[in-house]
Amino acid sequence: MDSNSLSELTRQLHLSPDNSRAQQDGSPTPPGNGPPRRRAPPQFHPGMTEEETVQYIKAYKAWFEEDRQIPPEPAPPIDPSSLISEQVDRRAALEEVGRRDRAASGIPIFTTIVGFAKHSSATPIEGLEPVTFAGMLVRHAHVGKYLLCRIVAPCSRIVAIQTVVEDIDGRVHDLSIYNFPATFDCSLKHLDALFPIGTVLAIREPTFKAPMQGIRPIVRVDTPTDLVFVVPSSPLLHRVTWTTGPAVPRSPTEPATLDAWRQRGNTYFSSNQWFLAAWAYSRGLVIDPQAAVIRSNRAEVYLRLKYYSGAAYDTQRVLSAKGLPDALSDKTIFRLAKAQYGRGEYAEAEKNIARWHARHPEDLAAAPWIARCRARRAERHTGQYDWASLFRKAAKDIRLDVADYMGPIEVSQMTNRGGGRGVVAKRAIHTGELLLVAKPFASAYAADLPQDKIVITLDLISNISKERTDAVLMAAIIEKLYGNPDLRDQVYHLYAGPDHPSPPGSYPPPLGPAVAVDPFSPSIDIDIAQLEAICTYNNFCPLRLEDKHIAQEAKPTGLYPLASLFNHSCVANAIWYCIGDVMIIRAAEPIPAGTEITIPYSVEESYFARQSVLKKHMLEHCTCWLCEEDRKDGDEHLQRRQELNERVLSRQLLPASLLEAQQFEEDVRKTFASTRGPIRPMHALALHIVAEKQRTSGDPRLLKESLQADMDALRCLGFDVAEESSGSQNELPIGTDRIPTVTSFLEPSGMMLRMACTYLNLHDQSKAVPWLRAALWLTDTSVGGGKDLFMLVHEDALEQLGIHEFAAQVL
Ligand SMILES: C[S@@+](CC[C@H](N)C(=O)[O-])C[C@H]1O[C@@H](n2cnc3c(N)ncnc32)[C@H](O)[C@@H]1O
Repeated sequence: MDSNSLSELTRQLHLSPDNSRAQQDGSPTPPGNGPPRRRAPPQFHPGMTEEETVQYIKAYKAWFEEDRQIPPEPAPPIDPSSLISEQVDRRAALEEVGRRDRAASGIPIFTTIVGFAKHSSATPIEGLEPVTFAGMLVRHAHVGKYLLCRIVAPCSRIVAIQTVVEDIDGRVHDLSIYNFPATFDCSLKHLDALFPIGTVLAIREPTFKAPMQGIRPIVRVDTPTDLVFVVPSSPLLHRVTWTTGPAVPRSPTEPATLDAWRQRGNTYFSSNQWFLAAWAYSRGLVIDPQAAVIRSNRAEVYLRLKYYSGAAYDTQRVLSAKGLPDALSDKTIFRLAKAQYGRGEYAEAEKNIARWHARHPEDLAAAPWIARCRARRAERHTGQYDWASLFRKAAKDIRLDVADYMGPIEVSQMTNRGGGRGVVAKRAIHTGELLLVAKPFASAYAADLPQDKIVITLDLISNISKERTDAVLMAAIIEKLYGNPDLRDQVYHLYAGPDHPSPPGSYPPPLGPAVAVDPFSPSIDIDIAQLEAICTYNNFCPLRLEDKHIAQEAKPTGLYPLASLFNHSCVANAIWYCIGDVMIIRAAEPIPAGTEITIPYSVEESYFARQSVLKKHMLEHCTCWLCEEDRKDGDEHLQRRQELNERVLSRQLLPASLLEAQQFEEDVRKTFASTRGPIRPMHALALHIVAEKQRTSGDPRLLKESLQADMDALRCLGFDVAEESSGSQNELPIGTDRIPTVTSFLEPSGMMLRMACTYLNLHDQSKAVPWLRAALWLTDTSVGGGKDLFMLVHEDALEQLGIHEFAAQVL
């Protein structure tokens, strides 16, 4: 769902073809030797326009379908030494790029494609039969089988992690691993530590893919949970003999004792390499699962990785052991409390902190944690937050520490909606009432993007190029699920479109007990194809209230599960916005009990621009009355309106004269049938542009006309504006039964501030104050926080207009 894009001038990535190298998919591109056996896929170029991208995706889908018709076939034999030496060269090339001056060589651009059918395994390894390369077919997912293999070359990474594996017969093939936790933006050294040469892997139900280019097939692992790391003691290795010998040449020697793994873990810990530390501690725990110190240490690392489920499980297991030394027990209790806090179990967390405090009464560490637990419990219970303080904090750190709050709403079944569910009012709700406060399941902002590459994601479900942050979000969701397997249903019970099973009728699923997290053998099955679809249908673009400078090249993306249960309407009865990463939904009008509550997924002024956002969420045809009215205006008028809207977005009107602005307004007005109702968002925009031009003249007659134009603009947005001022400074010049939702509240409240300023310029304070109060009412009803937050949200505008002090005094 997208926020208003009045201020957004372009969605295009700023990519310079001169300083970029575009590569497809990160797959190896070996020189083909032999006649091409199939048509090469169409090539994507990063500079493609939106329309060209749509055409490209169409062509790619056609190619994909054609390719799928080629029957599965055995893989050609590959010379191991040449495959390994090519991988060594690829790795060396990456190291070389790492050494070169990034500015001189340019940031490489890669394309990855999501949204196509792919297999993920849901069968435990114990239920699968072994297979070797000789028994595998290219273009085939080997359901019911697992491939035992070991790494024989160093790893490289572009989008996927790339290496070469051999099976027990000594046959080799390329291996691509996508979406592995903690590797999205990691160093090559990190990969060496995770996937050293000699690592034995069991790949559940592997897919042998034909390559994008060349003839060498690739074992492609899309789902990291399909990978099982086989430790030397594993029963999977019983009676297994490797044809090429027991050890792979150049494989590093691994620690052999619990203590050596603990020390290795501690070394990673002290250099903040949390995932590697967890890895090393886990290897120690394979040797002795009862080792309490190493398990408690792993819990600390899991806390830092936000693997709260793993941390809670480990600490509970440590604490259940008899005869634990006091120091270890105390440390572990505190860790358990932090894990419970991370899981939102604030009461339990507080109890454990108090338990710890009773044993360390002199220690000051407990008090702030107890205060945090209490604050979160109060927020969850009352829905009372200090919005102004959160706004200030969010300007420094996007990710806020608050509890979720669910107001008087519930999820209900709705057969007329995709996914079959929606949100309804449990009781009568009043305008401005808080309905939901939600932290994201995961989110990604421009600052989270990798610095060393640009990844463009093409989505075959929505037929668009996704935001750059989408790939980061996907990695963050997978990582969170990996460390918190008990949260699976929160994500997998979201709507994933018609190609996946229908979600259950109720939501949210209950929080289950903490689950063990074993990095070698994940206790969760992640279905990547379904997750990609869930992201397409449910992701939000959580633009922040406090962010005045939206990064044009990378809009944020977030998954807000409960907020995703709200269906869309362009004329919704609720509104949403974000402070930091926290999403807040409020009622925009009185909502009777049992009524469906909708939010706008897009608040674009033009019909076509709105539809283009809705298409991203697979809502091809909005049936709200605003869209119906728009459609009645006819395609020709809608097209003209879109062109006029683009003139605004591309700032062509900034230098226009008043006459030109008036002509623009007339052109916009003509695109609306005279018979249609007063709500015309695009006309509001045009009228406001005229008002602004009149205002800059300084001529008192034009200043008065600007006030009329802005009042008309507000009416076009759905405000009930009084014809005549009552003369009382306390009475608002607008109706207050509802907030129009066809635009963000920021635009109309900005207009009201400008009107107040105009009245002051006309020396009519008695009319300026009511408009300031109207802006305050609108802001407070939309986002809460009273005058404090109002002054913060509009600080820049108030300063710019020179009325900051006046507003501070009279409000
Ligand atoms: C984010 S989900 C909304 C929740 C969903 N109804 C569910 O059951 O999980 C978005 C999907 O809901 C459906 N949807 C949302 N608004 C709708 C509307 N106004 N009319 C029909 N379907 C709608 C569409 O299928 C859309 O792809």
